[in-house]
Amino acid sequence: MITCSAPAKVYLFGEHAVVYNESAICCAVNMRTRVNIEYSENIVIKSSLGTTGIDYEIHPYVSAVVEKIRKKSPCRGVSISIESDIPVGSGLGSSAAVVVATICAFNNLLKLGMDKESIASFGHSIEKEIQGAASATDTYVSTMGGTIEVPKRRHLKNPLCNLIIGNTNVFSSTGQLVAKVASLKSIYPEIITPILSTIGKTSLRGEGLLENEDYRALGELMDVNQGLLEAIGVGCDELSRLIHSSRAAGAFGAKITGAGGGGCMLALADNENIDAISREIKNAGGIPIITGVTDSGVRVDFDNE
Ligand SMILES: Nc1ncnc2c1ncn2[C@@H]1O[C@H](COP(=O)(O)OP(=O)(O)O)[C@@H](O)[C@H]1O
Ligand SMILES: C[C@@](O)(CCOP(=O)(O)O)CC(=O)O
Ligand SMILES: [Mg+2]
Repeated sequence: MITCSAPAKVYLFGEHAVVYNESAICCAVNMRTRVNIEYSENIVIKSSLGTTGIDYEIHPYVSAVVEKIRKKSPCRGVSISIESDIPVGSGLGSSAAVVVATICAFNNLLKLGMDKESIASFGHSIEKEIQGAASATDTYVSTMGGTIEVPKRRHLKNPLCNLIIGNTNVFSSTGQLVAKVASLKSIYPEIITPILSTIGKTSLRGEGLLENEDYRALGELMDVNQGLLEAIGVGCDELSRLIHSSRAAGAFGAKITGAGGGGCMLALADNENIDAISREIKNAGGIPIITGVTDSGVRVDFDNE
């Protein structure tokens, strides 16, 4: 059996805009999806979502990886079982983590010789196929770990302050949210395109602030980015409640992370404010998760093949 794992991610800046090639800053964080793989008679995919064969309803991402790999390198059946600490459909990149960890598992089982760049780019092709339109960000960051600016794929300094996630527990589908932004952009291109470009500028300014460890200014620009995400229609009441409570409890800044429409928000904070922010996220109906950046991207955890 082989076990590979890959991390979740949060966006400091730039989700949605990055689908249109604007800049984003994204960090891999300490929650992982583990994929176990071994040879078997048939294709079996087992996760908290169910046990299936190739099944594009229940396991679209994993099914697409299996089919694409088997087209390139025909092999007998495999049994894949997935365990994950990443909440599904919450903006933390569970889809990218499961895709990247599954590709890494096949890479080692079938000795495909893919390097990390190839795993990331294969992962991106799967996200595009299933999500509709997708940036390379989630799969690249889950593969490489650390803090990365996309589209240039430059590694940046990790934020040294605290990252507090608030999960609304409202499921949201990234594909649907990306399609909603695309539709708004096609109806009002002269309004939506500059908003996306301004989101990209918050990310470009954010880079220098991250380098200088100016978390107060970084938070201020995250708040600006949040306003622009609201403007493109990916906010919701539950997220707003958690964001405003976090700011009131002393966060440097707070915004949606990932696709929005539910899922998670992210607050930046120093040590003194963590407890108050976590408490206020809970009082506002959310689930707080205190996390940190991991430099460990996709990796092999176990291999006895
Ligand atoms: N642990 C998992 N096991 C199987 N499929 C998963 C797992 N985690 C995520 N997925 C797939 O990814 C989809 C969610 O992806 P997406 O809508 O992009 O949300 P996000 O990536 O923000 O969690 C799920 O509906 C499922 O198809
Ligand atoms: C909205 C988007 O920028 C990020 C989506 O992240 P998630 O799947 O919600 O974790 C889409 C993308 O970059 O492909
Ligand atoms: Mg996703």
